[in-house]
Amino acid sequence: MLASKPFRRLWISLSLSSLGDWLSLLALVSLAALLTRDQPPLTISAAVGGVIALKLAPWLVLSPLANALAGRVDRRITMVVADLLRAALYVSVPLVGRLDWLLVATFVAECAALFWAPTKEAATPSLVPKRWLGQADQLNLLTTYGSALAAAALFAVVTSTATVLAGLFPPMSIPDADIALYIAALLSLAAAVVVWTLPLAKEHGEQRRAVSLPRALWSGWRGGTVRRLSVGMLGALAAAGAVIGVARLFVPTVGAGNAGFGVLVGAVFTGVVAGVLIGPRVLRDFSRRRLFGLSVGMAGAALLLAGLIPNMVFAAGAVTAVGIGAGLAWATGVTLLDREVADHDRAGAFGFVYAAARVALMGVAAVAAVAAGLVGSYTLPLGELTYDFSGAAAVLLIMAVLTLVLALVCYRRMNREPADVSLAVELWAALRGVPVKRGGDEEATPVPGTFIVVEGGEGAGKSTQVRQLSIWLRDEGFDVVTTREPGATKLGTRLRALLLDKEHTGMSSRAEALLYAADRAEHVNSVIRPALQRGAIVISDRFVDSTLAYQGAGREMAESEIVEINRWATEGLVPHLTVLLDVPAAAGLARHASPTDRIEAEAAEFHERVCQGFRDLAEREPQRYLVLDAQESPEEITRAIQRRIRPILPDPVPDDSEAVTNMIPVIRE
Ligand SMILES: Nc1ncnc2c1ncn2[C@@H]1O[C@H](COP(=O)(O)OP(=O)(O)O)[C@@H](O)[C@H]1O
Ligand SMILES: Cc1cn([C@H]2C[C@H](O)[C@@H](COP(=O)(O)OP(=O)(O)O)O2)c(=O)[nH]c1=O
Repeated sequence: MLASKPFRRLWISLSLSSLGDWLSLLALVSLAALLTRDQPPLTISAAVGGVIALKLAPWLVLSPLANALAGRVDRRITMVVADLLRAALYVSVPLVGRLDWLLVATFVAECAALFWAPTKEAATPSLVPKRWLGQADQLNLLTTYGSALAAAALFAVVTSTATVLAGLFPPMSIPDADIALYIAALLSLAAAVVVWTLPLAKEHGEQRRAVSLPRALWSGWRGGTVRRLSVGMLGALAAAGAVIGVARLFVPTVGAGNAGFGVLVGAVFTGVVAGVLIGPRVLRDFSRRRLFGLSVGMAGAALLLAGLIPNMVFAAGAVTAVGIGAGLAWATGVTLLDREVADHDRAGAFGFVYAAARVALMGVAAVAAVAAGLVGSYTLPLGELTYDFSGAAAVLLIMAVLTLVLALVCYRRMNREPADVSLAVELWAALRGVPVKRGGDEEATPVPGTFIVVEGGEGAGKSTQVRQLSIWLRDEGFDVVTTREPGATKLGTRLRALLLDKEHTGMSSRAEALLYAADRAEHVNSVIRPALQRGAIVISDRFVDSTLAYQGAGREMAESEIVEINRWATEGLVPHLTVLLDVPAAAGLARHASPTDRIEAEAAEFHERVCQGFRDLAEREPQRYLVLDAQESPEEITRAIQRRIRPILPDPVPDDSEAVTNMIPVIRE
């Protein structure tokens, strides 16, 4: 994607701009604390909370206006002016050196960012090919958050270097936060220069309208579907927000300064990014419903430790864990949301969570800062010792308790039905990185690849869907192997001929079952396992379930025996997901021109039993099946499968990002 020169430029400009924005947030918060350092604690925390609140306020108040204007003004000029204005404001703050101007400048700079965001949003489609748009939006989102991490690191380095230099050469000393603001100004300036070189005509390319933050909040909330999930996601983010809000007030209580502030904020974001990116991959086989409550709980527990033990190094570690919990909860919540929300609610639902995430993170940060001042600091005598209890720590503790309660509620709500595996077993398996043995009857050996099976009766549309899926997945850049049963191997073609030849009508059911199993054994051994071993996605048209349905239900053979034979034949290979295309037997048969093979030629009741057999299998193990009505349109079915598959892929990329990402930059831009 970055090979496209215009998009690369837009991305570089976005990176510089976000880096400057985050750096300025850290510097402005620090300066607000410094300018009020001789005042009572409540004033300090109000100043810190004020800066954060003013970075959120424009989004709540002015974003409808910004979106309306974004379509009318020349894009390049909007972006350049916004960047230049920000640069000028950043420089002015240390020069003026007054709290009131600092607050005004914060607000105005954020307004500039607010106008910048929808313009960048609208510009992206004109700079990347349409099929890359989803990835481009993902990259933009990642950059926006990744740059928070980089900015925090930069801030810590700049402030500690400035402190050392000031110690060595006292005459040259410039307050460290001032230097950070000058650097932020330079970054914005550089962003402006890069944007200036972009071919961003006003009407050029496709138009994308951004949804304003209040509107996204309102319509998503009213839509209702998202409330249940989003409370957990937002609660975990709020825990991270509380850390950001009190971090600047917390560092003096553990003897650290601005550099420590940078470290804490950096730690939270490192955690969040790690949680979002790595968590779902490491915990791939872990039940998402359980993971959700557990990650919220992790954020809460880590917050509790951070609040209880006043030590800088310890706090940095604990706060990273808060971030990981929040990031995991976010990623898991998005996956579950994606699975549970109906298509037509999708844009609204995602718009809501992205908008609400911004409010949760920044709003809670602002409130937490002020609350820390309201609580104040105490020293508790403990016999000979004393325990210093700061307002910042108190806020972290309160937030921790709230988050833990929320985690419990989420966990309970999501896991009402008794699970087939206990939590301890699942946790232990996840820690060792092996799949869980569900129901204790599978001797599955873990494979790096992903195994997806499409099942269904005659004419259900299996080959059609397998074809569509492979096109989609290859397009997304995956190594995909499509295959089918019976007859995918050299030996298999012969077995297939034997099995389907009408000459063999009346073949004994046991011979039939064994021949299908023989075909399968060869198939697994020479096609499926090798592909899975190298990490490919294997999509098979039919697998063990076909024998269970056709020979088990259809020929009325004992299921347990068929299971046993096939476990032996496949060495316990179980698909990660089975898509069942459910079609009434008659409707499926009618799709084929005329009964061609020995099995298709069976009586209608036989096919009825087969279809029912498939349904029964799926009902017993709902977490491993996706059952779809095969009478929907093929496109509709493909979309439903894509939605379900995406979370289990090694590298998930949402396909509906166009609708969704209108709102992505809502969190930070
Ligand atoms: N969702 C659908 N609705 C209507 N017809 C379909 C659908 N999916 C596939 N078909 C048609 O049904 C026939 C059988 O589809 P196919 O994919 O070969 O099924 P299978 O592999 O399950 O036997 C084909 O002619 C195909 O075009
Ligand atoms: C894999 C498998 C297929 N079959 C039957 C179902 C099909 O009628 C036949 C051939 O499968 P298939 O080639 O999938 O036929 P179609 O695409 O026309 O549905 O084999 C079984 O009876 N048991 C099995 O285990």
